[in-house]
Amino acid sequence: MAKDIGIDLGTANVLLYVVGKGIVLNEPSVVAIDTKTDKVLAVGSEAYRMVGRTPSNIRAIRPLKDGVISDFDITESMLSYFISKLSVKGFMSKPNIMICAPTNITEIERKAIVQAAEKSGGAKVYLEAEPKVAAVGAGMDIFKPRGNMVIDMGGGTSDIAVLSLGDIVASNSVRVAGDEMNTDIMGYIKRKYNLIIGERSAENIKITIGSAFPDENNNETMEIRGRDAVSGMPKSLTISAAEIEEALHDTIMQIVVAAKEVLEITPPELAADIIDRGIMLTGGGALLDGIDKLFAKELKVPVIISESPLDNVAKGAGILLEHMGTSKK
Ligand SMILES: Nc1ncnc2c1ncn2[C@@H]1O[C@H](COP(=O)(O)OP(=O)(O)OP(=O)(O)O)[C@@H](O)[C@H]1O
Repeated sequence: MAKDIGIDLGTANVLLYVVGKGIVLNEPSVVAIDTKTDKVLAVGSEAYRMVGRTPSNIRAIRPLKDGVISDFDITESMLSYFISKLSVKGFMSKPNIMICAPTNITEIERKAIVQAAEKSGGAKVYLEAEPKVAAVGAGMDIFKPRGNMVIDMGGGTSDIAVLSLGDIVASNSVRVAGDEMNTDIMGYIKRKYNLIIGERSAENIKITIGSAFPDENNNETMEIRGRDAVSGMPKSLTISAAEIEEALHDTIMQIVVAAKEVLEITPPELAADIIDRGIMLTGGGALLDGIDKLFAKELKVPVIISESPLDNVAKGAGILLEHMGTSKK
């Protein structure tokens, strides 16, 4: 029997979910290229280890950076490489594949992604909207005539959607999410301390002491290292959670404003359901300390963090494929 595959083609991570097995692959969306020959040298985790550490002839590229496909050919080879790792061609029969790609890709890009998955051994290939699939993966029953609201904060984009009867009723998407937060941290530390840090260090700071909600009792600090912008020498210093909260504030408020705009255009019956059931936070951004408190305070609606925010899109794609399989029988 073919084992259908759900794919989260994310700007930060690619996840593959095999129906009946669960998540079988989870790697960063990074490709290392030899700039002289344009040859792909490494994909995924191996390429990620090279970010910020490459000699001049090697470039570690994030082909889906900022929620758009900035390099389509590389995206295609990355997708094919990951699918080929599952040895799909050796399956007894071809699997169906459901892919979730960034929301704002063009029709040509959509077709090319489907073709790449077909070439890699997919039977039927479906492309689905990310917030819908994330909601399913987070355990929401979106098929009832009831309002469900989800905020999916990924690497490049934050998608906000209200769903009912299996479809999106109101939505919004902003190109600010985890990547932008990393940029904020780099900018803040450079401005305040003249210290230049890399993207990976900024991400590590965000994950370790990052916070979205001011908390007087949070005395967490962290030692960070980088290069002094004036002397050019390596330097280390200690930074606090309160400083990171300050650095991230404006970016997070952009997501809050986008969510307010969705609530403003949500039909009243569905809005009432959302007050009862709460808003589901998903995507890596849902793991940021205090983000639920901030949304609850600003939107005046209960907020729930999904159980495994990083896995929901891939898992949701798998669940939808499973349901399609059942309804065919
Ligand atoms: N504990 C954490 N705290 C804050 N942010 C985190 C945490 N863990 C992961 N992230 C961030 O989550 C982001 C990745 O989330 P996710 O894998 O959901 O994105 P994606 O699906 O690849 O992107 P997109 O939805 O934009 O296509 C990264 O920016 C990462 O830094």
